[in-house]
Amino acid sequence: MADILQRIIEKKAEEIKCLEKSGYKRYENANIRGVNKLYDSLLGAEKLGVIAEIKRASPSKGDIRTEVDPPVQAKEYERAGAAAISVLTDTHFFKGKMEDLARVREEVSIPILCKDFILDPIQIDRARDAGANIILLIVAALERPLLRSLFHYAENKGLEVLVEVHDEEEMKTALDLGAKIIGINNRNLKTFEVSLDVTERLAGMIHNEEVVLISESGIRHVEDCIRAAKAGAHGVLVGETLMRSDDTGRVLSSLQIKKGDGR
Ligand SMILES: O=P(O)(O)OC[C@@H](O)[C@@H](O)c1c[nH]c2ccccc12
Repeated sequence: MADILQRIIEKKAEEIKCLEKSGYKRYENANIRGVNKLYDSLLGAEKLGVIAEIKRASPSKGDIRTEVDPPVQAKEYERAGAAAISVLTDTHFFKGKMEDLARVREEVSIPILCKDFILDPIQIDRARDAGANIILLIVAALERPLLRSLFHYAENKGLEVLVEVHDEEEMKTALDLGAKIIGINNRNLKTFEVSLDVTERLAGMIHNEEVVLISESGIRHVEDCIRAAKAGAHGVLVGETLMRSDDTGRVLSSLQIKKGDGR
């Protein structure tokens, strides 16, 4: 059986064809001016930044919290000091939608990451129209020339790009590309195995102090944040732990450790 990333990409390619045919709903009011850059807020920060994710469901975990109201959840994230909000907009596998992102944009003033499987510039336009400030590009999902062209397309539109990697070769690609924000996904998309070892292993390949590093997936406790920060991460991307918590604000605050802690 094809692995999950392969299946998602195939489905996404079909969806893009429909987007092109039918056009897509535009969000006229999305205003992304005046929102600070995630990069600037994380580079020299004393504390570990948290990108807090709105994630209803996932292929590895099934339903997480399908009935969440994204603007309410996002406001709680913002109040608790999140550096940015990630909104999963894929519908088929994650039960999200672009409208979630547009609604969140109306309620918060921190940067928003459009978390999706981007394969075509039309998705970048659509994310930007809905009010995204940051897009995700997954190295494992893209041939190198396409990765490069999407990266520059987004940057030219004034968007920040989180370039996601999972192994040494992908990290090298992200560095060669000149990515300013690199996300190390601790989750193996073929086996769903999650391990912070991945962050610890790959972070050492970054020798450029101008690169902002995010450790993604499987962050549950303060100890995980300490490990990520020790490895050199400027931030963590947290979904399930925050979505399942009854005390989201407190948990989110506790994850924003001083980067020197535990060293
Ligand atoms: O729920 P978690 O384990 O905290 O993970 C969040 C985030 O890292 C994860 O949702 C993610 C990381 N990269 C992705 C790419 C696509 C979809 C989802 C993801």
